[in-house]
Amino acid sequence: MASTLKLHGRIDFLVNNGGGQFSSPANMMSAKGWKAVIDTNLNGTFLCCREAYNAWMKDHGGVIVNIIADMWKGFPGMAHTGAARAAVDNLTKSLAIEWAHSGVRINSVAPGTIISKTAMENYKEYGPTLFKMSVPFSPAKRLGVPEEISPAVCFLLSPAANYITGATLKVDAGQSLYHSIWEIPEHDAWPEAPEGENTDVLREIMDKTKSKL
Ligand SMILES: CCCCC/C=C/C(=O)SCCNC(=O)CCNC(=O)[C@H](O)C(C)(C)COP(=O)(O)OP(=O)(O)OC[C@H]1O[C@@H](n2cnc3c(N)ncnc32)[C@H](O)[C@@H]1OP(=O)(O)O
Ligand SMILES: NC(=O)C1=CN([C@@H]2O[C@H](COP(=O)(O)OP(=O)(O)OC[C@H]3O[C@@H](n4cnc5c(N)ncnc54)[C@H](OP(=O)(O)O)[C@@H]3O)[C@@H](O)[C@H]2O)C=CC1
Repeated sequence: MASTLKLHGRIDFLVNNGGGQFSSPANMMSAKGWKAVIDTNLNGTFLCCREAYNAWMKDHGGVIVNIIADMWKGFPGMAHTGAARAAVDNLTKSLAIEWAHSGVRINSVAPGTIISKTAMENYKEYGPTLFKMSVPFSPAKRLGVPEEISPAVCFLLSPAANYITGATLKVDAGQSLYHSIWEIPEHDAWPEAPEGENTDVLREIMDKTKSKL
């Protein structure tokens, strides 16, 4: 913040875009890996917001946009980033209220699955498969590109959004409303429903379905 102020003399905008994660089932994540993702996505965002505010925006106003993710149905396979991005969604709301009196607006953008060379490279040899696998889960039946996210960010930074703060704009072609990419294997581990006539009906329809299969 100090070097930006020295160079430009002001900080009108902050976009917390740097971030990411690795893919792993939650039970296989080390404490260090969990912490690295929380540090990058949640703690990094908080510290950048705090520094921009204290160094400039507190006395002069400004606009902040936080980039989060489609974690609205949880984020199985990337639980660390889901937790961090949901926390940033909530942080955005707290700061919108705390800093309103300084003329600071702060909003989030939640992208769907967005393809770029650099994003794909993070997942090494699995990148192309991982991103291709996501296509059927987009109502658009294609992935987005960064050029479809940046206009939303520019809008929120601009005077056209002067009356918007504490909001999260989903830019995901409806992906968050559609079904999850995570497959739950067939299992019979769930606790039995309590005995009674409704459970009898449940067993009956399940038996009928089975016999038709
Ligand atoms: C198609 C599905 C898309 C889903 C939608 C989301 C897409 C995107 O977000 S695209 C953006 C793509 N960009 C990234 O994901 C950036 C990836 N990199 C990072 O965010 C960071 O490098 C980091 C948070 C993963 C790690 O940060 P850093 O502080 O630099 O920490 P280290 O590299 O030293 O790692 C610390 C620790 O973390 C564990 N770990 C790191 N990478 C992996 C991995 N690939 N697999 C398993 N575990 C990993 C590990 O425990 C590391 O410690 P050491 O074991 O001592 O190395
Ligand atoms: N692509 C997608 O499908 C989605 C992306 N997002 C999020 O959007 C943002 C931009 O991602 P995208 O452009 O797709 O991917 P990129 O991998 O191209 O960009 C990620 C950026 O984050 C920076 N970064 C990663 N870890 C750290 C760290 N520990 N400290 C500082 N900077 C870091 C990287 O820096 P460097 O180049 O130096 O490594 C890179 O510039 C990220 O927060 C991402 O998680 C959210 C939802 C979906």
